[in-house]
Amino acid sequence: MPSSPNKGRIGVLLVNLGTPDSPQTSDVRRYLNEFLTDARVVDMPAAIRYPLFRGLVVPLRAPKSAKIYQQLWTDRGSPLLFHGLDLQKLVQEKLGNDYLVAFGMRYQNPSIEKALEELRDAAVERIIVLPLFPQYAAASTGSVQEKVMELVSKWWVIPSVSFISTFADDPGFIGTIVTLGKEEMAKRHYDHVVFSYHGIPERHVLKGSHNGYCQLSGCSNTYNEKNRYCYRAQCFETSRLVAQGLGLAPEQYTIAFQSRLQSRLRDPWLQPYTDEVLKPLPEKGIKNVLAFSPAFVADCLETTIEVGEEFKELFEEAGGEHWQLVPSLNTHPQWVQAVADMIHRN
Ligand SMILES: C=CC1=C(C)c2cc3[nH]c(cc4nc(cc5[nH]c(cc1n2)c(C)c5CCC(=O)O)C(CCC(=O)O)=C4C)c(C)c3C=C
Ligand SMILES: [Fe+2]
Ligand SMILES: [Fe+2]
Repeated sequence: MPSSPNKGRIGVLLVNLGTPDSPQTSDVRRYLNEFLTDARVVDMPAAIRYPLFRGLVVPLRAPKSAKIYQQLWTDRGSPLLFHGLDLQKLVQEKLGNDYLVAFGMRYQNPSIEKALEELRDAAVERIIVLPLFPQYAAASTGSVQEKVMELVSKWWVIPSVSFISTFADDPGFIGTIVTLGKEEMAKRHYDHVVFSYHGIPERHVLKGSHNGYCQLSGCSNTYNEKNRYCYRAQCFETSRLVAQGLGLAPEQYTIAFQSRLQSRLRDPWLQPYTDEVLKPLPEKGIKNVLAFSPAFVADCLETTIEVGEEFKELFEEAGGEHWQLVPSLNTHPQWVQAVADMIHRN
């Protein structure tokens, strides 16, 4: 029960992207079918999106992705899931009994629907939704917001619902990345730092641009009310703040984008691409690189495998000596505190 009998508990809904139920091809196929037919992820007309992705892209991709998920899988399952559940528990402990913290995934399980039902059953007074994506993107945060609104709009009694839509420059979020970075930098010398963010199609940035403010260059120089929700500008802002915390000069770090979905349409994604950035580094004398993945708050396929293993291999093939991924925030106590602080401020 809440401390005051007149006050209801506040519901908190933490949401991450989602992961397959198992690394079996059938489960990966089901996950990709749900993910890649979301109109906010693949913004094509439904008449093209469904047959193209269900009929062609997903059947071809699922077996390859399943092999990578098998590499990622642990005794506790998918890292994105177990770190999310651990975070839920720790944030609940930190916030205490005036709050009820639920956890859901945008795709697959545990579903947002189930998590919202838990909050409704507990008769929470209002709901604060925190999509666990530091930088707002219509394909990630926007999709979570749309799903929550769709589900809650069907309830007879709709409580107050608020969203924490971006925390790209949140001091607790930035501070935890700086702490983790400093720990790695204390172990050895690094010649350069790479910030690698999940990419999105350039088109998505331009569609979200405020009165044409975002033109894929310039807009990242300052972070202001016009580009507050521009994914690219937020990635630059996060990097700038982390670099400041680590005492890095601008020439000591590079910002790049990974994980582009190769498509026959060859639509450009945000650039530069990380795999293309890291290859020429050894030739320039940069042999030791520290890599950050600040678009993710938990270890997942895109961090552990893509940055931690695939990019490491590419870098070493190009003559690099040491490529080190800084681990994600996961359940670091400073991050748990940062999440609780964001909720309190809301
Ligand atoms: C950081 C937020 C994310 C954004 C923005 C995002 C956009 C986006 N992603 C794809 C396609 C894929 N992403 C995949 C995995 C994946 N993506 C995110 C986060 C964002 N995606 C996470 C946390 C993960 C990892 C999940 C895990 O289980 O560990 C995948 C699946 C893996 C694969 O087959 O490669 C795809 C596909 C698009 C098209 C897109 C924006 C348009
Ligand atoms: Fe993704
Ligand atoms: Fe922008």
